[in-house]
Amino acid sequence: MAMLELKDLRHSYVKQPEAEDDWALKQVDMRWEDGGAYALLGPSGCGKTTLLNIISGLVRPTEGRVFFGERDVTDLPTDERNIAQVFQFPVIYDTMTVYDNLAFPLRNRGVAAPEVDSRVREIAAMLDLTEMLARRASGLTADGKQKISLGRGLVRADVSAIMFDEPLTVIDPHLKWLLRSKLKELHQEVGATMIYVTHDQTEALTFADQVVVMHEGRVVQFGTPVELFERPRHTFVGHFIGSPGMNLLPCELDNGRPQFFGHSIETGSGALATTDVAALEIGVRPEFVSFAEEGIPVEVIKVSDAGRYSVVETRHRDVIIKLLLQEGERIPSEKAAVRFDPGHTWIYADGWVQS
Ligand SMILES: Nc1ncnc2c1ncn2[C@@H]1O[C@H](COP(=O)(O)OP(=O)(O)OP(=O)(O)O)[C@@H](O)[C@H]1O
Repeated sequence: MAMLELKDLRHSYVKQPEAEDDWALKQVDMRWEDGGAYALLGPSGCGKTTLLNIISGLVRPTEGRVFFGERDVTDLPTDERNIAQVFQFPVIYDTMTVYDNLAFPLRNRGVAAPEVDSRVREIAAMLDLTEMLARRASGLTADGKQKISLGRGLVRADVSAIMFDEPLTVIDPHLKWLLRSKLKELHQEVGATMIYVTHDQTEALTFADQVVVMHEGRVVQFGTPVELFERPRHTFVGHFIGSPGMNLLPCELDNGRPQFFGHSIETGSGALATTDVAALEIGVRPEFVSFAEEGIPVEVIKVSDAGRYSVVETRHRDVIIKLLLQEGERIPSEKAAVRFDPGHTWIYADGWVQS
């Protein structure tokens, strides 16, 4: 059974939306399976929080329906949706002990004391909070408090989903990577459906099995981290995910074959269905560009050492083409030629990949 289904969702904060820009969410249709680890990824203002609030019931969508399994929950308030939420900033009771904070969501629902005790200890152990159970929450650092918030989100075994809204914002940078992998482990141990909202690609790609990439109120791709990397459906995904992002080069067609300044480019995209588009681009990630004996002539203009690999910036005419080379790979001193791996080179028409 599909755990969570969003059907024909649209949302506007404007009373009588008319223009496209009046819609904070333009069109969302999605099915999220029971027990999955999902991330909602996108820059500030793309509609992540709006979507999260529609799922949790804080916002009623202007159009469309929300289903939990077979049940239409669109008109149900938050407390009847059986969802746990962890917010950016800790939501805890300072005067209570760590133990009582973790126990609160269970006691509130009348769970028997022995079960409360075993569940609290189990979650505390997962989050390395066992030593602190008897301490008052007020004495803890911001990191410690946010761990309690995470624990409160995870403690109920009966929730339909746990939603995390940028939960690592207040966490110290050196602890962030620890908690990032911890959350992945927790998903495997707890087994609940988890939805993680973030603008940080590393957090999303570390945590999620499936990532929903949002851009200007739309879902531009819903896929595994590998799919987002290997075959971005939209130029936004290519550009936003990856470091550095995808090269996007101007493209023309000659008898249906893509050309870059007269150089014929082999791609994984099939024949173009239409040429009636405003912008035609070739997309290739820096990982799939290499120096070659023959290819597109370029000038090497910059090499940046990024640890185990180098980012090489080259130029053909006024277009920059970046390469990502492994340590030890030869970098020509000045004049060179590059080629693209055809299996990882795509054509984009008005932003969308051509299959
Ligand atoms: N309560 C509101 N009233 C009016 N407009 C809103 C409201 N909340 C969000 N918006 C607008 O809706 C759009 C989507 O915002 P939303 O907060 O969902 O995006 P986001 O991706 O979560 O961004 P952030 O990470 O900055 O919160 C933005 O243009 C925002 O200005």
